[in-house]
Amino acid sequence: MFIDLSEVTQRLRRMSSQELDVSGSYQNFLLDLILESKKTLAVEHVSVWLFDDITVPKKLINVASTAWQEECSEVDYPILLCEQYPSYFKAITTGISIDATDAATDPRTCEFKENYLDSNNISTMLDTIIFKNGIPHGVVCFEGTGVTRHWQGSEIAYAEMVADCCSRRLLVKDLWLLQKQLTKLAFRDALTGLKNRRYLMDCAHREISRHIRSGQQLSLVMLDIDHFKRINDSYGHEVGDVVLQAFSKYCQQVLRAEDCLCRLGGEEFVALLPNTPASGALEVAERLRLNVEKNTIEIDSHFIQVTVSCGVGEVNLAKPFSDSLKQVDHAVYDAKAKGRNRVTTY
Ligand SMILES: Nc1nc2c(ncn2[C@@H]2O[C@H](COP(=O)(O)OP(=O)(O)OP(=O)(O)O)[C@@H](O)[C@H]2O)c(=O)[nH]1
Repeated sequence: MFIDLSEVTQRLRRMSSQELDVSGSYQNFLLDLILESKKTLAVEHVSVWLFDDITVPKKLINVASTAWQEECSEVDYPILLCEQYPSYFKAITTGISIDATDAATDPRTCEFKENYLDSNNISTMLDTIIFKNGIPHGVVCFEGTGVTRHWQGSEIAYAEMVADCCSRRLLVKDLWLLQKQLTKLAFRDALTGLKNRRYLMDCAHREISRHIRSGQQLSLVMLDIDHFKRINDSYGHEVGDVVLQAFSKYCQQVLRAEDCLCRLGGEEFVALLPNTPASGALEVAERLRLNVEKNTIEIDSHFIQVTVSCGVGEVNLAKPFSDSLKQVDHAVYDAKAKGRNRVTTY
């Protein structure tokens, strides 16, 4: 079959320059590529397979296929094992395309004869390698039915371009996943796993707009562990860290899923309580205080009792959020001044 390489190359280049939504399954963002290549090469079926572990290429997972009528869930992706198809796996790991004119007799693909080729009437295969960092990462598999087919140089070159486009798309997906992970880390406190100050400021702005629209009240509880320095001084910083983790857990136990508990830093925390007036926030703060007080923390055979001072207030939706934060901070200061282990409002 004659392929006008300059024309199909341009089509592929245009396709791979388009903005992609890589947040979905592999099937979604590879499908346009493999459907286009199925048409161009006039084959029966095109599929994409990736090694589950690029350093130990023992298992190939079928992540996209032109034969799937609807989206295949990740748990149902078909797999191929190296132990069943050793010659095929060996051929892929060389990085050289497999142009099997007669798939049933070609030493690289004949292992599929009984289980697959005969039952699906597949006569010919062209497999091109997907690389990642220069190492084979998977394969795009083009399969033809009917008579055997001698693959032309231009067809192989085109199929290799399709595999390269897949490589690029997979790289974009990797970068997207990395970015998602970094965003998550940027908003999380590493010690307690709670959200951090940056997240609180971000979330507060969204919540303030939402509460202005809904006419509901938004409240704040600021929590500051009492005499935390003494815990560090008596038991060491590492024990102090475990106390902070246990404290976070006890606070979360008594909050609703929609409440947002953040660690501002050190032994200072804030809970943002949506759709809650000051009276409700006072009740929540008292619940938090009691739950912390009653749960003694056991670490290395030390039994450590922790108490907390809380400042409570309704967020003033008409003013900058930092003003409301300052006010609950003053309320905490009052609670400390009045003897600690108590809830104060402003
Ligand atoms: N272990 C541990 N300690 C921390 C961390 N961040 C801050 N601290 C310590 O927390 C202590 C806070 O002490 P202070 O601000 O004096 O407050 P406090 O001892 O709790 O006293 P009051 O707030 O007045 O009840 C300091 O010793 C900090 O070093 C942390 O991530 N881990």
